[in-house]
Amino acid sequence: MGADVGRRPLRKRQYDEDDVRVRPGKGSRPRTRLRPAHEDAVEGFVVAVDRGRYTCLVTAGPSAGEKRRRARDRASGAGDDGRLVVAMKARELGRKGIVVGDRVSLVGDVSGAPDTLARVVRVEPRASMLRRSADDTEDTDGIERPVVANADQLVIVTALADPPPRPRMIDRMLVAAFDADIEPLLCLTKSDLAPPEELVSLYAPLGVPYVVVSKGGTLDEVRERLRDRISVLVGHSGVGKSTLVNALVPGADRAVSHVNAVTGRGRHTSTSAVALALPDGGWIIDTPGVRSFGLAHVSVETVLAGFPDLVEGTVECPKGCNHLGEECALDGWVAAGRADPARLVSLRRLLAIREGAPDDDRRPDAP
Ligand SMILES: Nc1nc2c(ncn2[C@@H]2O[C@H](COP(=O)(O)OP(=O)(O)OP(=O)(O)O)[C@@H](O)[C@H]2O)c(=O)[nH]1
Ligand SMILES: [Zn+2]
Repeated sequence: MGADVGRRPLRKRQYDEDDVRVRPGKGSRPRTRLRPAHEDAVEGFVVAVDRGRYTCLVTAGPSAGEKRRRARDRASGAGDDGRLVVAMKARELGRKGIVVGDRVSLVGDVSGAPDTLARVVRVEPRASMLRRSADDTEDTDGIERPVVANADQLVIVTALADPPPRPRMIDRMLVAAFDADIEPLLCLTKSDLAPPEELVSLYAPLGVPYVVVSKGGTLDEVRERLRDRISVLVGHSGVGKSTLVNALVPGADRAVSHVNAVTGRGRHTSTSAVALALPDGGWIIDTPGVRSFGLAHVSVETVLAGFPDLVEGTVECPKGCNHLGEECALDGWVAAGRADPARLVSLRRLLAIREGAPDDDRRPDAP
């Protein structure tokens, strides 16, 4: 199951190398390769971020330089992978943000012992950056907030019932995936309560892959799709995200409260993303604080890029066409049989979402 046709349906054709998109007007700082020092750094993967403290899993043992130093110091550097280290950002990183999913280099006290603090001296170039505008929160300042780095899959978790699916919310998430150049996966939960067909048919024209799960049911297919990838889970409250994460990652609750304890957070106050290692390899990143994505920063072109079958048809559009109005040439393009009308309906749905159509409409707004 899951549409395998066009497995990367919502990918931009070319990935633009702008993972450090700087707010316009603030002056952009060229990306500099950091000083070559720190040969004793160890590699880490950022699993949680809280108020300037970065919890990192040490993913690779010490570098050659560190090993030499340790050999000299007769300190054992072996077997210490997999420890959590709390770090702060080294001053040399300036204002560069560090988010969950980042791969970093750590120096200083990387023992992970209680009350120690290492320093992040380098952030590796990112393969992707999931971001949202802040316009879905209280302030409408239009600032983009990075959420997760290096994710390669956005798992949009939606219950088939209780709570009912919110297609516009799904559409928003799809556009966010799109913008971040991350593959979407629809994860339809609670299939014991309602059948998936109606919702699946809504997304069929987009070729979005999907999996159907229910509590206590098999997770083989989900596991298969998550294996060795960095997957971000999004979905609104009550859709069964925690149930799913707990089933996929034995001890997930413990892991999260451990991270919270390490960062000094309360046990149940986790509002930022936390990365959990999957037993079969890969990472699952739960985003409790992210219920939706502001999309003010996403351009028409970004959305359109996911519809190569329609792009050519826009050549005849008036300048600045938002492809939603009567003057849009795409209607003619589709009428002439150049593309599937269902694709145009899908494109317009996503474009309308971008323009701020409310996403809390609970009617399945099938075309
Ligand atoms: N019938 C049914 N109920 C489910 C299923 N999965 C989860 N639930 C129930 O749905 C409710 C919400 O599940 P959670 O896993 O807590 O949902 P969540 O998305 O983590 O919600 P938040 O914690 O609010 O973010 C719980 O009462 C679960 O027992 C399922 O497959 N079928
Ligand atoms: Zn148009």
